Amino acid sequence: MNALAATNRNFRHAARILGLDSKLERSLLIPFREIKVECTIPKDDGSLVSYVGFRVQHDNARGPMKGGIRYHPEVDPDEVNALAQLMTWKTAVVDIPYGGAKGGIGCSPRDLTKSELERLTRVFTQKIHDLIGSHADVPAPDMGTNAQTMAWILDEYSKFHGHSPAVVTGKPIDLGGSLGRDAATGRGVVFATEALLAEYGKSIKGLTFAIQGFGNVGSWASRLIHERGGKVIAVSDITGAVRNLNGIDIPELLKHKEETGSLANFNGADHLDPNELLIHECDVLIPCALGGVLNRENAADVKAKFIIEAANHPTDPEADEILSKKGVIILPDIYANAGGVTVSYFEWVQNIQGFMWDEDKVNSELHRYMTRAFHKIKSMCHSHNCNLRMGAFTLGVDRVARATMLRGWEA
Ligand SMILES: NC(=O)C1=CN([C@@H]2O[C@H](COP(=O)(O)OP(=O)(O)OC[C@H]3O[C@@H](n4cnc5c(N)ncnc54)[C@H](O)[C@@H]3O)[C@@H](O)[C@H]2O)C=CC1
Ligand SMILES: O=C(O)CCC(=O)C(=O)O
Repeated sequence: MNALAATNRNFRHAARILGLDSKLERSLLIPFREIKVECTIPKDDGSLVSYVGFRVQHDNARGPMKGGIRYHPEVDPDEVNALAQLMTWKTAVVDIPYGGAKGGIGCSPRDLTKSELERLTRVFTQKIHDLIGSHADVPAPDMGTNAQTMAWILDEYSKFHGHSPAVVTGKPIDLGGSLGRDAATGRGVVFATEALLAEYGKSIKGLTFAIQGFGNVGSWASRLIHERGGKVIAVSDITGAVRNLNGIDIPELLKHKEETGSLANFNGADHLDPNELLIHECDVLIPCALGGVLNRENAADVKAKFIIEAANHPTDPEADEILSKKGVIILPDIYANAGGVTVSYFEWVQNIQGFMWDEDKVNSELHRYMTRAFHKIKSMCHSHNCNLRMGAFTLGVDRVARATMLRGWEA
């Protein structure tokens, strides 16, 4: 099932549980604005190449729209639409004053040079600059983008609107970025995992973890789990997968990745077929890469007892059903990976206040927001007798629905 159909299905299920009026349901589902732009740039060799860029602004009832920008060959309008909608529910789940948006360019960032990526980012910004803004829509990094990408957007946007640090988050610290934002999504994943495991009388120490994706989210989650005594026994990325049943030395793997750009030929682990990672024996599986990786083809073979959705939409609804029947506990994306946007909110607040927080404050506030949201989700699960995904969806949708009705937008 494609990402948009799956996201709509989860939303409709939550709307049914909440008994939402059908007109309100329809208005919450339809995106506020969908932007599609052509981005043509000269390559370093002088030839011209064209890409298509998207920004979907899903909802702004609770505040400015917020969400990352993804550079990936599989970016398409339906996927960006789904990801924008997920941002609306996610910001509401952690109760930060934002709506939801997402953007992307269908390109392969690994095949572009730094100067080509810079030109592409600047052209994309030129095309959308009058539709984003610190109180309208605030982009951030996602797959294939990073703090440098945000610096280019900030610089290009500022040419039109004057210096505007709060127009993007996930910026470099030197340009007004927040301490702790780089690690925030992975750290939030770990706080969320701790909250969930505590419900089962467990902790990270001594449990085994398999982690798909070793970029921003996967590498920080791995590092923090390793620091807490968790055994990361399998890791994969686009270059391959590695396994060590005694636990991978994550600081060494990070060093190896930094030096070689790849997980291959790492001395401290064996090679693993990347497809095996998702069905490997482990206590906790953490997908930190693409959407739809858990589907009807592999769900029945998953052996993990807990799945923490650090990626957006890693579990197809068909897989959701199969996994639930097997008793696997799934912590849903709109909560599990919300640490990134939560610290993006702290960054935006710091930019607007013109006052920088220290990292301990960022991390302790992140812990407070993640723990508070977990308990709210649990209470929705109890009230509506539903699983964690529907607990999170009903929490998010209910908050957005209430803001929409208070504004008088539902009629
Ligand atoms: N960066 C952030 O703050 C947030 C990211 N997310 C989600 O987390 C996921 C990862 O994002 P980032 O870490 O930021 O991206 P990234 O671009 O830093 O890293 C992506 C990782 O996935 C790996 N990957 C790509 N295709 C793969 C495949 N077929 N098999 C295994 N690994 C593969 C890449 O090699 C890389 O290690 C995405 O779903 C993103 O939407 C969610 C919330 C916030
Ligand atoms: O930090 C942000 O604003 C957005 C992060 C994001 O794209 C996500 O949570 O999926």
